[in-house]
Amino acid sequence: MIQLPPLNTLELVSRLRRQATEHKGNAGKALLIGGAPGMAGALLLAANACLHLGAGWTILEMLDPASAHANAEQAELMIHLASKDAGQLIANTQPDLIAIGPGLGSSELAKDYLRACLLYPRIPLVIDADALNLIAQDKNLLELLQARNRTFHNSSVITPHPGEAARILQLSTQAIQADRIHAINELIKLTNSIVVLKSHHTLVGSSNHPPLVCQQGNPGMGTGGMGDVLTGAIAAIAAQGIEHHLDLWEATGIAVQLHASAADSLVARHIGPIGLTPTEVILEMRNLLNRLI
Ligand SMILES: NC(=O)C1=CN([C@@H]2O[C@H](COP(=O)(O)OP(=O)(O)OC[C@H]3O[C@@H](n4cnc5c(N)ncnc54)[C@H](O)[C@@H]3O)[C@@H](O)[C@H]2O)[C@@H](O)CC1
Ligand SMILES: Nc1ncnc2c1ncn2[C@@H]1O[C@H](COP(=O)(O)OP(=O)(O)O)[C@@H](O)[C@H]1O
Repeated sequence: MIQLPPLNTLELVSRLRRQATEHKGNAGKALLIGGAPGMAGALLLAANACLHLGAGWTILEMLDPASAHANAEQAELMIHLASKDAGQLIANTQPDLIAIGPGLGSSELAKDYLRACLLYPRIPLVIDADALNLIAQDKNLLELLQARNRTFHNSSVITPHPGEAARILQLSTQAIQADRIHAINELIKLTNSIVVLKSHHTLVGSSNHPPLVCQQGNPGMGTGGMGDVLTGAIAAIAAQGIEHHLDLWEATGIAVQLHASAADSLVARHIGPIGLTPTEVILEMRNLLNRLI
């Protein structure tokens, strides 16, 4: 058991309560980027989480041309084909928040989008999965992340699992897991970001907030796509948080705890641990959130 204070953010959820006159503009415009060929599902999972957790608009820049079309099962999603001139496309969208990484891959187009996100000023930026692998491989991208966080403090959150954390810190996954508190502190120092170091007992910390441990969660969450769902959840809560007075740190904590608590609540009803799906967790997160507001 990691000896750290527990993450205890669910009481903040009531700030998401909606006034009678609120509209989608109050709930934020989230732009999600990723979904290279073979991994479109990762971006769709993040997008479905973002939609079901309440973002006002969920817009996708999908890198896979074969998947960049309206989704009949989830027609609410606005799905664009990611094409050249990433910076201009992002500027045209005018997002309130960007999340990049689920299924992003490592193509030149993926790198262009990541660079454009890191250069896009001010708004909350969630960086996950392959976007983290690209930063681990390219010093220039890491420097852009550091510079962004120096200029716009607490504006970026990174969500590595232990394998991604190992790549960023150039250590083995075993070394990360052997001393997770040291690992999260090194990630905070290196990237200047809010850091979510995932796995059993996820840690959340930043240069302003000593790490806290999420005491919820279970091994049923070890299914491909579970982290993509967390990225979409952070995006949704942070996008609503802009008008509802939650900063990115608070929104991140809520999403981490909601995600793990939803998985626990499903397992308590025998929907898992075996066979628990990220899609079921999305719907249970929505239940929990609406019960808590
Ligand atoms: N439906 C889809 O299209 C999916 C696409 N995905 C995408 O696939 C790409 C590769 O990501 P992956 O994470 O699958 O592969 P990675 O190669 O990045 O990471 C997997 C490795 O990380 C380590 N690791 C991860 N969690 C760990 C833990 N809790 N404890 C110890 N070690 C741990 C293990 O060594 C594991 O083999 C990403 O872009 C991701 O978004 C995945 O999210 C799965 C679903
Ligand atoms: N044994 C476990 N206990 C608690 N949480 C877990 C456990 N295994 C995985 N998780 C959680 O599941 C999610 C997996 O994320 P990730 O590995 O990024 O998935 P993917 O890349 O497939 O989307 C993380 O939030 C992690 O904390």
